[in-house]
Amino acid sequence: MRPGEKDGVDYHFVSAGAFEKMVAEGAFAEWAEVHGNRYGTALATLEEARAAGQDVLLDIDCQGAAQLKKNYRQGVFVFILPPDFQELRRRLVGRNTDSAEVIERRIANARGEIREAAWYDYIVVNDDFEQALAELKSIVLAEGCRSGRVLDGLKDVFEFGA
Ligand SMILES: Nc1ncnc2c1ncn2[C@@H]1O[C@H](COP(=O)(O)OP(=O)(O)OP(=O)(O)O)[C@@H](O)[C@H]1O
Ligand SMILES: Nc1nc2c(ncn2[C@@H]2O[C@H](COP(=O)(O)O)[C@@H](O)[C@H]2O)c(=O)[nH]1
Repeated sequence: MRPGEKDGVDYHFVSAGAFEKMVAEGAFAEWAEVHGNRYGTALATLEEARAAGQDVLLDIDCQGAAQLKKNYRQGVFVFILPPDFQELRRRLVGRNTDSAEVIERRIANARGEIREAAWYDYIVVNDDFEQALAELKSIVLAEGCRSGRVLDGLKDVFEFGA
């Protein structure tokens, strides 16, 4: 847990033992070790959102995204790129939450992750934040208008051809 992070707000923090038990029980839709820590998305969380008819936005690494890509065909995958490595380093240093060693590890990991960007559905370059946010919102809106999703949502109202 970083200084300032809160359990139940930033993440639901669990012990290493509890995490391993969840892995063994198949309780995660995906999980991965990222920057030396383990992270996972609980299946129950996705199921609750699905039952409530909510969209879910996951900020996860590309190992986890690859697992979801296999199992959730309706998922939409957006890779958020920094403008360049110099700016990424500047931002991580400016955040003032990680040691120099951790920052170098995160940058090295980013180099590996960026190679995976090619298989994502969309890429947003996070240079100007407002622009990047507008692009992400546009993707969410456009994906909501995909014919398959709209037809499915209106099948009790209209009769559509095959
Ligand atoms: N467009 C932006 N302009 C300026 N600063 C930004 C922008 N986007 C993010 N930042 C800042 O950069 C820092 C790192 O960003 P971010 O939270 O995306 O990293 P992270 O999630 O730790 O990275 P990773 O996903 O690789 O582990 C944060 O302090 C964030 O506020
Ligand atoms: N595969 C998953 N990756 C996750 C998950 N939650 C966060 N992350 C990724 O980890 C890093 C580090 O996050 P930070 O909050 O410590 O900076 C970042 O790349 C996240 O995208 C998850 O549940 N699964």
